[in-house]
Amino acid sequence: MTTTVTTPADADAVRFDAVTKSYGDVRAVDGLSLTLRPGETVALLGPNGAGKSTTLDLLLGLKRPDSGTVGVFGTGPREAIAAGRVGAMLQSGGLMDEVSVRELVRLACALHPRPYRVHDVLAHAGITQLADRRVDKLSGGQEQRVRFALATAGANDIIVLDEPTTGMDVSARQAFWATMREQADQGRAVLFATHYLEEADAIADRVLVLHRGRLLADGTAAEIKARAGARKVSFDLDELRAGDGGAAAGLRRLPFVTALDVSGHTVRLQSADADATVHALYGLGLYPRNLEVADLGLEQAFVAITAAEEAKAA
Ligand SMILES: Nc1ncnc2c1ncn2[C@@H]1O[C@H](COP(=O)(O)OP(=O)(O)OP(=O)(O)O)[C@@H](O)[C@H]1O
Repeated sequence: MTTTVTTPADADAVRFDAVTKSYGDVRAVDGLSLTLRPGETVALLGPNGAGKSTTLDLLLGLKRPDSGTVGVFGTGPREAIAAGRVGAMLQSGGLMDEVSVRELVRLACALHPRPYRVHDVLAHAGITQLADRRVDKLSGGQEQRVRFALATAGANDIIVLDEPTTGMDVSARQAFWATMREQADQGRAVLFATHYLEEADAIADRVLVLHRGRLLADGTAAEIKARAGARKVSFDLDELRAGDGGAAAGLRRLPFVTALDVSGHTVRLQSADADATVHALYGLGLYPRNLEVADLGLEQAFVAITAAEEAKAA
């Protein structure tokens, strides 16, 4: 495939300035400001109803903000789409029935201002062997791959994906993300909303956490994990194996512990200050074996950050 990405070096791929969007009383997006740069792969995370889909709809010009502005390569979303700069793979919307996969991809290529060859699009999406299959006879995961092919039918500068790997098996996911990585390496911005936090952790250069329509965190996965503050600590205690009630009571008094799980003689806990917690453990005269201290995974960090925000709102 040949690619021409014509972006001034200083242009943001996407820029939201104080964007707000409400549905009746529900403020789905609340004063959101963010930028995406060319070549970046960015994950948009948030609990159900956080405003992810609305944000993507605003970016694609499918919804208009009540206030604030959305810019895509320095123009409005609709102009950017008309110029063939934006590819999208959304959750909703059925595919056309009674046509073959090849016919559908051919149509997408024909409609794109800067199309790739049908053969290449099919190959890149890993659906060459499905090309003659009717679209309404596809499995859920195959349908997702076809949606992906439609989103990459031409030389877009940004690709927007809403829950792209839902229904894909492991090998389809891996192939999908490898292709997305190629797209980003060619200078495209890739923005994807997902509930699969391990994908965000593995793939994204940057992670945006939305909550009640506001941006709660914006950074690399490592920064988001560090921001959650807490770390996880696990160890075995022989005293528990011996049925020492004092040891069990001591564990419950350890400082900075935000979650405690004891299973047999294995203890797993989360601590806001792991060093102090482990110090106190030794102070109780206990001797932990197989001690491990690790950062929270992105999933646990996400839960910690959003739970803290919920607690503030309550
Ligand atoms: N068309 C609509 N009419 C009324 N309310 C809506 C509409 N679309 C979304 N909402 C509300 O706006 C809020 C944000 O919804 P949105 O779909 O953007 O969230 P999301 O983060 O994509 O959620 P999910 O993870 O469940 O897909 C929710 O409270 C939702 O109920």
